[in-house]
Amino acid sequence: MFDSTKVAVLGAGLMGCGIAQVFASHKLSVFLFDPFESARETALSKITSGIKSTGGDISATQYVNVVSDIEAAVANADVIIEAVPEKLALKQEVFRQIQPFVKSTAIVTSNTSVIPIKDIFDGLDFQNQVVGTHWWNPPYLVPLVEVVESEKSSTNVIKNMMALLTFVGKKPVHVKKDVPGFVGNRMQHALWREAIALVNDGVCTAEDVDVVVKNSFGLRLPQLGPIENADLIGLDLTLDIHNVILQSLNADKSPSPVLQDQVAKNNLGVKTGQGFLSWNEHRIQKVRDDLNTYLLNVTQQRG
Ligand SMILES: NC(=O)c1ccc[n+]([C@@H]2O[C@H](COP(=O)([O-])OP(=O)(O)OC[C@H]3O[C@@H](n4cnc5c(N)ncnc54)[C@H](O)[C@@H]3O)[C@@H](O)[C@H]2O)c1
Repeated sequence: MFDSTKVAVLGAGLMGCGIAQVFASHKLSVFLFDPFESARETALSKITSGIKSTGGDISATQYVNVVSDIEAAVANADVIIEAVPEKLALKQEVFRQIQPFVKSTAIVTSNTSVIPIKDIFDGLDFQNQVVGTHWWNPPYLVPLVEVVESEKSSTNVIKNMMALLTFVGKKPVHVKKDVPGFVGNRMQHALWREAIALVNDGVCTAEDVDVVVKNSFGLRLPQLGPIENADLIGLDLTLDIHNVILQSLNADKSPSPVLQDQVAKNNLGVKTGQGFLSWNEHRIQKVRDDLNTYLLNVTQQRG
């Protein structure tokens, strides 16, 4: 059904290359656009090493055409996936630029992490053709893609995008309201807000926040979601717990002082060698390698 689907990916960075890899690995033709030569030059080698890391067939790169002409990328595309930097004005500009070339049957998507989809497509002609598709990094290992319905998204566009993502081996979830952060990032950042608040308030060290997560509920999460877990312990107990704890959980509407302070000191984490934790090359590489190995094992076990 999708064998002849042509996909355009706009932005050949971390996510764009990974997303292109997923479609190419299922033998779908991909046009990968980036305005920067440096990004275009490295795109195929990034995709090749992504494929190698999963033990896949690198001949899939034959399905990827890296292009410098945005019209050539989108004019025949059945699906257009934007993966440019997370800046609203830039995303709006890219969609204004392609508007004259988008087929009336094409599905048009943004891979924004948190920006509401309606803000990105505001004022454009093809609003019934748009959905958010929030992929997770690395796109070729993490199964979930959140398919975000915007106010004007047509039912068919949602249905067809979900079907295409299933065809290429992804686990799509229909997000029915266009809320910032969708489902996954809302939950993730609720946890990060509390984690950083615990450090800010001196309840435990930054190191110990991660020790607690990795040695307790974090172990269960891949197997037992929070809703299943609430049902399992009983909703009466969940209610009793919430009656006590919710009033003391952090509910700040702005970033924690300790986070703002670290950024003001240029303690940005691995980028500068110091964040909440101290980083050297060996530690950075080990964390990345261990994570990729873990994700590969988990996804291969699930099949
Ligand atoms: N990095 C992640 O973990 C992650 C996860 C999920 C979603 N996202 C989202 O995906 C999007 C891309 O993130 P990324 O991490 O791949 O960024 P990135 O910086 O690695 O890549 C962005 C690419 O876009 C290109 N670009 C810049 N201007 C462009 C333009 N006008 N037209 C086309 N391409 C242009 C850049 O040259 C670069 O290659 C962002 O919206 C981000 O929030 C990122």
